[in-house]
Amino acid sequence: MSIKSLIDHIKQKQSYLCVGLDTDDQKIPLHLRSQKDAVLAFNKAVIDATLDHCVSYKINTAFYESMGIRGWEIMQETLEHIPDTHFVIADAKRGDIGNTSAQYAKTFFEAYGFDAVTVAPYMGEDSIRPFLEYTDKVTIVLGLTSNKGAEDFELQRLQSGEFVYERVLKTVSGWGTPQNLMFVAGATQAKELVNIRRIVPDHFLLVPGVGAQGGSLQEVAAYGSNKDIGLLVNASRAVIYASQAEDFSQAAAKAARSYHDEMRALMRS
Ligand SMILES: O=c1ccn([C@@H]2O[C@H](COP(=O)(O)O)[C@@H](O)[C@H]2O)c(=O)[nH]1
Repeated sequence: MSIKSLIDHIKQKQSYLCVGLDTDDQKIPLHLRSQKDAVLAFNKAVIDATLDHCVSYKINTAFYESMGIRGWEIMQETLEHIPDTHFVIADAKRGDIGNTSAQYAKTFFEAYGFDAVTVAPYMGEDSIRPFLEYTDKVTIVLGLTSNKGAEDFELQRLQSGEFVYERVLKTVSGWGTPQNLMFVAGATQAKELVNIRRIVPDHFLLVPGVGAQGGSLQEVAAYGSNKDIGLLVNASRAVIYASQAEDFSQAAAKAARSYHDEMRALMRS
């Protein structure tokens, strides 16, 4: 899916919610656990329940890779259940020497058909270029992450006085365009969003960290949106585990609807 189609969907639906399918087989409701392929059944129910309230799904590959071969198959079958109206992200945080990155890009863009994949910038240009060569796909580079460990490197200052994450945004934004490149910016880093927008005014930001990590949607919208909204705000646990009982899909729908209502109101304000 192109960025233009994503923007159209956001405007039409008045939502920029991305539901994170971080499905942990130890957290799905007990009544599903005895069933064969309980994770797939859970995902399908969550997708069906939340589809009307979001524009994107993010599959964190760790939750599927940890299940072995069947996990990869469940990831693929989950993808097949998501309609092509929705932008699908592989949150895989890859990046390696060029020929290896080319294989990662082929895995997520060709073998699985994701619209986007997350990539770590630490290894530099040759580790990111193979992803960007897929000009009809989107490479999402970690900018300023939502976790405490962001202080260890991303928020360290270089001799020039800039933060490491600022150098990442300035340099990497020159390698792609707002049509094939996004950045991750944590909702828990709201006070830096103004600065991030100054450096990358036109790129989409994938913003994890609302819900379970405590980030504020209102602050993200106030400091992080641009003329096209330019945001995909992810919520994983707060939606998919809103209830761990038999009413899990209704609870997921309610949580997603609540984000949708808040986003609609923020877009109108
Ligand atoms: O900076 C980052 C980058 C990625 N993530 C991922 O987003 C979701 C957040 O899950 P919640 O349950 O909504 O907290 C998860 O897949 C992380 O690996 C992030 O949190 N921060």
